[in-house]
Amino acid sequence: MVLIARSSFFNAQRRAFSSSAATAYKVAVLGAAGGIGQPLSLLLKLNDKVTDLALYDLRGAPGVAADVSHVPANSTVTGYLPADGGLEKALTGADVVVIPAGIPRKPGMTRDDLFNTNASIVRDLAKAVGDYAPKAFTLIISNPVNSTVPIVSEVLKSKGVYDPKRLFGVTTLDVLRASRFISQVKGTKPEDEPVTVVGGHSGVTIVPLISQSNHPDISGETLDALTNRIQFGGDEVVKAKDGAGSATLSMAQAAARFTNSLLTSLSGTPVTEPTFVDSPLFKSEGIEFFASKVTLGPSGAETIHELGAVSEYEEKLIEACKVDLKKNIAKGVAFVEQNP
Ligand SMILES: NC(=O)C1=CN([C@@H]2O[C@H](COP(=O)(O)OP(=O)(O)OC[C@H]3O[C@@H](n4cnc5c(N)ncnc54)[C@H](O)[C@@H]3O)[C@@H](O)[C@H]2O)C=CC1
Ligand SMILES: O=C([O-])CC(=O)C(=O)O
Repeated sequence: MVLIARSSFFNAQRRAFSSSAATAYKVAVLGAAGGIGQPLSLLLKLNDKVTDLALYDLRGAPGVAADVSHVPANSTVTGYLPADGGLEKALTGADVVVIPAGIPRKPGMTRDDLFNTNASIVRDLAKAVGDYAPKAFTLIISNPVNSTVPIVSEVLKSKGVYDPKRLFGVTTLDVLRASRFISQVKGTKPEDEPVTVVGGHSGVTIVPLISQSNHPDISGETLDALTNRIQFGGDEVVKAKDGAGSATLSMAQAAARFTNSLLTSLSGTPVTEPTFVDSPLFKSEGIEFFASKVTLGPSGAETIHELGAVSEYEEKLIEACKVDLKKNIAKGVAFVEQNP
């Protein structure tokens, strides 16, 4: 049971957005003026659990904040630039920090090709989180997620403030794509098609568990095509945008949904979502992080669920996933060791 029973998560999200907030939260978005950051900031403004929205970017954040602040919802929106301690101000008091800062892919690139630029961006922002918001729940969007999440973990460890329950790689877009693509195959509504997606967030590390969906009967070429589309959905958008970046609008929706799940859980109603976390599932094989269903609660990632029964087909996908994932995680850890 991944999502909110069989009811639509869109409906659940709408209900959650329109109910009066149980608690007030400050959410900081780092990279708020970017392709993801702008629509994400708008969606967070519409979430009434968010009472204080802090938007930080190297450029443009005050403009985005002024714009979003006119949306009629009772939260304060403030934009910050690096000058005058802007990052410290954005982070101080933040309950949740969402990080979409960093460059996106162009056609022909893998997510790993972003590592050289994004690793240091994420490392430096993680240092600031460690200094100014050490207890915040930190949601990493910047790619390559399989490496940037370990980077944040290493930085927070070096500052003595790492809490594995509070760090999340956002893999929600894979889950949304899986629901949408399976609904296209079956002619159903995506909100009625929960699909668990496990592993990591790039190519073959993305493993949809179709055997656990409503359609375990999907097989053969249809299963191959569906699995491939979910694993490489990001490439579809990169190609279509033709040099202008990667998924931004669907990603903003995905991040807004995960943030809302977390805030709902912090307010006392647990939500279970797949996300990439410090996980016991394959630690014995040297894989420190893995995405699986996680039940969120007041302390963050409270229960990390086993994968459950998987098909032979999925077992093979998981084996392939583990090979790449292990390397991606090691690369992030080594980066912080060599470039503290
Ligand atoms: N986890 C996921 O499922 C997905 C992740 N992504 C990743 O998200 C990242 C952002 O993508 P877009 O928003 O499309 O890129 P973008 O280039 O439109 O925006 C990135 C923003 O980050 C800002 N930035 C760069 N360095 C910064 C720093 N040190 N501090 C604060 N802000 C900084 C830039 O000024 C820019 O406004 C990329 O790495 C992309 O690959 C994209 C889609 C899905
Ligand atoms: O494909 C990319 O580079 C962006 C991304 O992570 C996605 O859309 O899943």
